[in-house]
Amino acid sequence: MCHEHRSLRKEKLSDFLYYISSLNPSFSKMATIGVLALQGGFAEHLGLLKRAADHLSAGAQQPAIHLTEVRTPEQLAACDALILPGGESTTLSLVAAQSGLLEPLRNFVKVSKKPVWGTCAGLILLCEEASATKRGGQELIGGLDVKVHRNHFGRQLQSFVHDIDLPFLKQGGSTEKQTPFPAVFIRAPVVDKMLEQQRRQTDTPRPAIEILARYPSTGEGDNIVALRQGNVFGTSFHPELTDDVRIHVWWLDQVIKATREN
Ligand SMILES: NC(=O)CC[C@H](N)C(=O)O
Repeated sequence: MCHEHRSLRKEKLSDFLYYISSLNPSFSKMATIGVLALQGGFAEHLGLLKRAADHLSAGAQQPAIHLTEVRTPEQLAACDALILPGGESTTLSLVAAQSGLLEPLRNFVKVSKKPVWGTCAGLILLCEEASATKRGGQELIGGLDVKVHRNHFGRQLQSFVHDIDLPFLKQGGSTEKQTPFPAVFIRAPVVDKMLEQQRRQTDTPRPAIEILARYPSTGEGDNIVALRQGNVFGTSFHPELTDDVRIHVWWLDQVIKATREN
């Protein structure tokens, strides 16, 4: 395995490639986790995923994980799960279309139903509808039956960091002490409308939408900043720009379990 590790690293110098070899002979399936690397904060996500993998590998079960950048439909097809980073959703969508990735991404999310996580611009792309887009604006991938409001908190200058409570981190494999999460909001969107009710009347049943965090945290306003619907998870803030690995650990733990079951 060591030799294989070295030769793969040599072969893919441009890619970030990381293995944790399994010491558990009963678990041989490797989970390939991709990060869409067309624009935005993909390198930061890969860094946190690597730390999350290290964290999980220190536990009782040794996961076998391969992290890779995704720029082509072929690279996407090799993935068991995917992160869509923050950046600029119009640019991301345009480059994805030019790279022939839009339809493969829609299939990945909605047909294969593989685990995906979108942060900020990535979350926008995973919503079925977006407001504050220019006419003929970006094409979305969809998957979350919600409407998202882009740039909800204002422009770049209005970016901020705020500690928020994320009770969902208590689930899954995370054993970290539950302290508030330093959420970085940069031209961040919020989810402001559920579309599930309308869709349920016409479509096949869809998984329920779980609201995982709001900011501000009080009231029932249009301020959803973390949510999950089936295989699709989204945060409007940027965990990859912090030193806090808890959300990556939480998500990766679920991905490993889902990969094992399939
Ligand atoms: N930090 C971000 O990802 C910003 C997203 C940006 N507001 C957009 O619409 O794409």
